[in-house]
Amino acid sequence: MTLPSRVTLVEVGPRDGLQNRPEQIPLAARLRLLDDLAAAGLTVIETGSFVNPQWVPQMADSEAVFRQVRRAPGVRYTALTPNLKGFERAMAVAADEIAIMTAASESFSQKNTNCSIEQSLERLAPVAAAASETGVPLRGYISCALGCPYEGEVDPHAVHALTRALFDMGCYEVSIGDTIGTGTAGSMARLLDLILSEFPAHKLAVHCHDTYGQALANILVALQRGIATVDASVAGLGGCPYAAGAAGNVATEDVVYMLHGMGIETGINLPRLVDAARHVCAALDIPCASHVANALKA
Ligand SMILES: CC(C)(COP(=O)([O-])OP(=O)([O-])OC[C@H]1O[C@@H](n2cnc3c(N)ncnc32)[C@H](O)[C@@H]1OP(=O)([O-])[O-])[C@@H](O)C(=O)NCCC(=O)NCCSC(=O)C[C@@](C)(O)CC(=O)[O-]
Repeated sequence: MTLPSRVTLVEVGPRDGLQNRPEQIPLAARLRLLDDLAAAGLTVIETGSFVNPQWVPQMADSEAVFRQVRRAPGVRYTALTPNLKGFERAMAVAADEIAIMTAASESFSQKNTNCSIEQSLERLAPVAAAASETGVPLRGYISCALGCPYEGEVDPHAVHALTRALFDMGCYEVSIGDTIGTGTAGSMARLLDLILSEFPAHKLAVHCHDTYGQALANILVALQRGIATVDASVAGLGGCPYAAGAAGNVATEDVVYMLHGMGIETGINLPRLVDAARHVCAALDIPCASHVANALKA
């Protein structure tokens, strides 16, 4: 067991966290959140997505967010782009990095992106080619890697094959997404061991939603296998518009607390991160889903 000495947190709250809100989020609140996260020491922030605005209206003004955000030095402001049109929109506002997504379940792929898994890879290939031509880093997501809201169990070999497909396309990193949070330490270990039999830990990330309260345990399993990139969402914001009942990503504060407790560096200032969580929850008038933020407040 080799634990990493340092972990990079990929903050997905401004995208994954906010995309699922029922209300349109004021631009000022999105900008304030980005400033707060950068001030807390996050260095990779998924700032928005360039998807069909009919599908996810909360992200419709991502251009304005990218144009107006005060870019902190050393921070990568990244964007989710499902197709070439999304890529072009992201490049027009100089996103520092883009992410593409596919899914390990046919039903989720249809619900989330209106196409089969195979078609999603065909649609992403020109995005990957354009990213390579432009020189913009490309990250890949695999949704439903540990369970699907429509189909239940997912075959780990299907996730492994998709991981290979995304690397073949040119992704520098693939994030393994437990979209509905049904994974356990057991299923995460089995999946990662399979993927790690072919790919090195430094090219993988985990993206754990906390619906069943298993996210920290699943992240620990990833750390024990040398994975040093973890996606998380401030205040545990979020859910998925195409996975009813799914909770948000694991709260960034909770991951940071665990990592610091294990002596693993993150470069993140926990009190400032907790402040960011409080601000965004106040702006949205929602309770904070982070255990650590709530405990520190108490
Ligand atoms: C994939 C599509 C675009 C296909 O959507 P579609 O409707 O099948 O696309 P289309 O190519 O048939 O186009 C239909 C219309 O949409 C427009 N359009 C098409 N693309 C864009 C675009 N990029 N930006 C702006 N407009 C766009 C296009 O121009 C056209 O406009 P019209 O001619 O009718 O006026 C759609 O299904 C979509 O946007 N899906 C994204 C849904 C989404 O954002 N889901 C949440 C993110 S995934 C997630 O959260 C999981 C993750 C990543 O976090 C990991 C995890 O948790 O596991």
